[in-house]
Amino acid sequence: MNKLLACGKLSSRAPHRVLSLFSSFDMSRSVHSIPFATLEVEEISGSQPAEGKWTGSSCWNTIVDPLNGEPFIKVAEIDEKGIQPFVESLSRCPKHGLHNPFKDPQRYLLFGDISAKAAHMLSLPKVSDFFTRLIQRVSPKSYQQAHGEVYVTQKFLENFSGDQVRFLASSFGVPGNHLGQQSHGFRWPYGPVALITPFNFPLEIPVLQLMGALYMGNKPLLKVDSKVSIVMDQMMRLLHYCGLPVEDVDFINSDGKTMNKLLLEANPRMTLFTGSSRVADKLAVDLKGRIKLEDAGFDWKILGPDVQEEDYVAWVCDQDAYACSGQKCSAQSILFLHENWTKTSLITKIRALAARRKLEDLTVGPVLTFTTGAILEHITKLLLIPGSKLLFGGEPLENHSIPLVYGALKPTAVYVPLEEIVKDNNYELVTKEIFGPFQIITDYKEEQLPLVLDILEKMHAHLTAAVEVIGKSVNGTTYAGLRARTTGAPQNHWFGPAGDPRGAGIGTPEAIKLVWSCHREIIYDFGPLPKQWEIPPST
Ligand SMILES: NC(=O)c1ccc[n+]([C@@H]2O[C@H](COP(=O)([O-])OP(=O)(O)OC[C@H]3O[C@@H](n4cnc5c(N)ncnc54)[C@H](O)[C@@H]3O)[C@@H](O)[C@H]2O)c1
Repeated sequence: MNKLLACGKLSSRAPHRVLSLFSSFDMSRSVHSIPFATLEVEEISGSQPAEGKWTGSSCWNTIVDPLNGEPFIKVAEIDEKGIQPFVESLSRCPKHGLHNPFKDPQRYLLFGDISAKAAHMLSLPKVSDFFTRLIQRVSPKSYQQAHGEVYVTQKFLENFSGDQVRFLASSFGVPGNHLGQQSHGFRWPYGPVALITPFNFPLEIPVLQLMGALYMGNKPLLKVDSKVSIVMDQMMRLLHYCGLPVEDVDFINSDGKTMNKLLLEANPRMTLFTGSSRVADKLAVDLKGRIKLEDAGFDWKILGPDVQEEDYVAWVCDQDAYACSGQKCSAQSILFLHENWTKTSLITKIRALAARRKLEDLTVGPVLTFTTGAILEHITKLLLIPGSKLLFGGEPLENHSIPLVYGALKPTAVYVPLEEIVKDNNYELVTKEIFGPFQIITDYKEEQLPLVLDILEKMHAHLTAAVEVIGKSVNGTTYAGLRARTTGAPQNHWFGPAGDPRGAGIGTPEAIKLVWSCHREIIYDFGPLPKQWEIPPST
């Protein structure tokens, strides 16, 4: 039987490492032939809970198995009384960061090496399988979807191997006004930074943002949703195994309120928040704007007049709306069908594809932020709108043991007429993000396209979209064309909202530079002075 660690422990003997929760990294705890792992994915259960050790915290958060309600992970959480060491650790990092183009530039190469090694580890089938199954335990999704997360993370790390990290810090120079003068633009770290991530991508979001923060020379404090933080626990061990200095990252498990307090006291120079718009807006005020956001998405797809490849389009709609039980921030929340599509059997096809989804292979599964009751109540309200109707779903999943604190809903689509969506008293209800296997479907006539655009214009979250009307919309990640989709945030293109100066991005060199570094201009002005220079009249 394994005694499992959900978190490393704080060591009181090594103050400079106190806050690196994995400083107790202990190879003897390794299981299998995976050198860094400290747990067996399938053995975490009610009778053998994974246990976190967190010296200095007596506060335990028991996480229940989303599939059967058994308490299966005990996470040691820091409460408000325990935040001081984290505040002090962040304050030890200078504003100019752990490295920058003028300080310890060899660290750019170090992170290129760490990335190469970590990518290699994730490419090993047993390691990739380990993380895939671990993700499935805490954020249930199909094997393929969970594996997608591991694969994207591996590819991202490959992208930033070798010299690619130092290329992120490339500078440029512009000739000056006279001999000896030149201005240079540099990418500069913020120094102490914070990173907060949600439950739905337990590996991909934290790793991509964490590494971006580190690449640019920051010292990040990382907080992942406790429901899923066991995945990053194991990933931190992998990163340490691949050479990440333990003191470079502080990793904390806490509730949102404690983290909020910690942010106010530690005053990080920059915080990247990924999660709901409600928390994002609160933090933007609390942190006086020193924040970048990847918040909620009410993501839409417009099918234009050209009807073609019906089966393919139906399949993409099903994937976009219901894969990961609709718990991707990019999940399709509303589908606008041109009248030409309403004459086809598209909806029948989407219904049939949605009906294939089953709990056994997690192609549909628990909803972690809405209860079944709350979603059904939402559906009931929508059905009170004149002309609206249930297209399919709208019922709880059957024969399951998903605990009541979570949701269990069959993939659902509700039709709401376009003219009703635009009405002020309906708009907010219809465009509320339901983070689950749920979408609105509506249709429009050719001449109603401006109405569709009005609806898009009024939305507050502009994350992803699949669209043919690019010129009149602002979504950050927009897919256009026959094979367009709303979901699928790989490592090879920008993913993030647009139209908001606080908007962050993830994955690409541009995203990393934008989020995790600022511009610094250094103007070299060495002279020489012009011959026979004299003090001029005052100006
Ligand atoms: N834009 C993106 O890239 C993206 C990606 C994934 C999820 N999301 C969004 O995230 C939401 C789902 O996640 P959720 O419901 O878990 O979000 P959430 O906002 O409730 O929680 C996100 C994280 O913030 C923490 N938190 C909560 N309150 C806090 C506070 N006051 N101060 C500091 N931290 C706090 C939570 O513990 C968690 O770690 C959806 O709205 C989804 O669209 C967006």
